[in-house]
Amino acid sequence: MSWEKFTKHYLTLPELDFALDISRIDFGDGFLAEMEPKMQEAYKAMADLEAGAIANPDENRMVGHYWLRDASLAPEPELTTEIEKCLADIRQIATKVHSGELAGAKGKFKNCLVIGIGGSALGPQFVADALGNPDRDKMQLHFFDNTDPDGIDRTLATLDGELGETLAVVISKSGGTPETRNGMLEAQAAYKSAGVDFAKHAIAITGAGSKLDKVAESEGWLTRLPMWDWVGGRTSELAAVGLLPAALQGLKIDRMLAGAAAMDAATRSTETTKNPAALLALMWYYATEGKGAKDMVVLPYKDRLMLFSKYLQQLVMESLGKEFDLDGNTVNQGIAVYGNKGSTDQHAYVQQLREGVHNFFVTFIEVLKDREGDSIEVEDGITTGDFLQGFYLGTRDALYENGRQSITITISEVTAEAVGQLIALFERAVGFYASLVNINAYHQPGVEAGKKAAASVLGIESKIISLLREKAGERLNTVTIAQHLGLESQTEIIFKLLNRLAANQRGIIAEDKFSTPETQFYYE
Ligand SMILES: O=P(O)(O)OC[C@H]1O[C@](O)(CO)[C@@H](O)[C@@H]1O
Repeated sequence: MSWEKFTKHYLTLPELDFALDISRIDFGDGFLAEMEPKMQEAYKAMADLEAGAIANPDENRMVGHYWLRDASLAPEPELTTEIEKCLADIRQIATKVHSGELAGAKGKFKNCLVIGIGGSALGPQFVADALGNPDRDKMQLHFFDNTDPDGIDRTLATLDGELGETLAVVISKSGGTPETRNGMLEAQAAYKSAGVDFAKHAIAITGAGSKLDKVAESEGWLTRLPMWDWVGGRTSELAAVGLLPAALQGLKIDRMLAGAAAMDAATRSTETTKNPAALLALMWYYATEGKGAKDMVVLPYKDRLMLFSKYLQQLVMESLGKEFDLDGNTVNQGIAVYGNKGSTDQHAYVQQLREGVHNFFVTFIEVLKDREGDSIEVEDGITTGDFLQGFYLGTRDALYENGRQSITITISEVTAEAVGQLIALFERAVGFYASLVNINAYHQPGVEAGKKAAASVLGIESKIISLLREKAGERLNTVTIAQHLGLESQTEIIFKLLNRLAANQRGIIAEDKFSTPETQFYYE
C-alpha cells in the first residue's frame, strides 16, 4: 500500500474527529466516475426522502429518522412540534426519575427493564454498552429481548427483590410483536408476585392506538411516548426508543443527537469524495459487486463497540435483504453482516479470513484513545493499547497481503457524539446503497412469513392439547395424532411440538425421554 494511494483515499472530517480510509478496497481509477450518475440519483432520492417524500412506497410511508436530530427539517410543522415535545418529555421523565420525584413502590428507581426486540432493543443495548459506566450510570439497564423463558428468568434473577425500584419500559413500534407482548406479560406476573403494581412502574413507547398503547392507557401506566409510522424500527435509536433508556441511564442524549446531526450534515454533501456515507455505500457496491457477493465483517478494536456489529446486522440486513427491486424484478439483494471485536476475533475466525474462503470484506473501526488515565507498561515502553493497535494494523496488512480488502473508520474516542455519528453514518450509507441497487430499504415484507408460520404452529399445538385431553390415557403416536387431526402434512411439526410439550411437563408424556419419531405420547 503506497502512501500516495492511502492519502488519496483517506477522508478526514476534522470537525467530527472522524476519518474514513477506503484505500484498501481496490477499486480502479474509473470506478467513482462511472458510479457518479447513480450516486447523484441517490443524493436526489435522499433529498426527496428528507423533504418528506413517500420513500417507503409499499407501506405508503415517509421515512423521517433524519428529522429526529434536527426537528426543523420535518416537512410539516406539527411533526416538528411532536419531535420536540417527545424530546422534552424524555428529558423531563429522566429528571423526575433521577431526582426521585417519580419513584417506585420501594423508592427511587435504580433499574430500568427494557422490554423490546429487534429495532426496539438492539439500539438501546448497543448504546448502553458503548457509553455506560456502571460506577457513574444513574440507572442500570436490563433487557427482555426474546420470548425465551429461561432468558427472562436470568434477567429477573438480577432484579430479584428490586422490582419496586425497577422502571419497566416496554417498546414496540407496532405494539403487537408477540415476543414483546410475552415479555410484558412475564414482567407483569413477576411484579405481581413481588407485590408491586406494574402499571405504576411502566412506560410504553409505541405507535398511537396500537395494542400496547391501549393496554398502557387502560391500565393507567405512568406514561406513553410515541413511535411514529415514519420512523422504522431499525432506525429508531434516536427516537424515544433509544433516547429514553439512554437518558434514564444518565447518558448525554443531546450530545448523541448532536453527533448524528453533524454526520447528517457531512453526509448531505453531493461531492462524493467528501461524503463518507456515499463512499461507504460505493465501497460496499464495489466489494460485493452490487449484489451481496461478499459479506461485511465489522471489527471494532474497542470492547465498547462490540454490539455495533449486532446493531448493524439488523440495520443493513433488514434494510438491504430484499427479494424484489423497486421495479418488481427478482433481485435477492442484501449484504450479510457479522463481527464482534478485535483483537479477540483474531483468536476465533480471523484464520479463515486470512486463508480460507474469500467471501468478505472487513470494516475495521479504530479508536485512538486507549482509556481514561495512564497505562502501565506490559513490555518495555509498550502498553496494552499499543498491542491492540498493533493487532489491528497487523491483521489489516496480513489480510490485504492475501487479497482481502478492508475499510477503516477512525474515531478518537467512544463518546456520545461519536456513537451518534456512527449510527447516522451507517443509516445514510444503507439508504444510498439501496438507491444504488434500486430497492426499498424501509420495509421488511420477508419477516411476515415467519410470523404467520409461527401463528399456525401455535394453532396446531392447541389442537394437539385438546385432542390428547379428549383421548386422555390413550397411547398415540405422532402419525395417529396427525391422522386424528387431519394434519398428515404437518406430521413432523406435530412430532416437534409433542416432544417439547413432553419435555416441559405440560401433561403430555413421551414414553421414551429421547423420543424417536415413532415414540408413543399420551395425556396424563
Ligand atoms: O417495534 P416492534 O413493532 O415490536 O418490532 C420489532 C422488530 O420487528 C420487526 O418488525 C421485524 O419483525 C423489526 O423490523 C422491528 O424492529
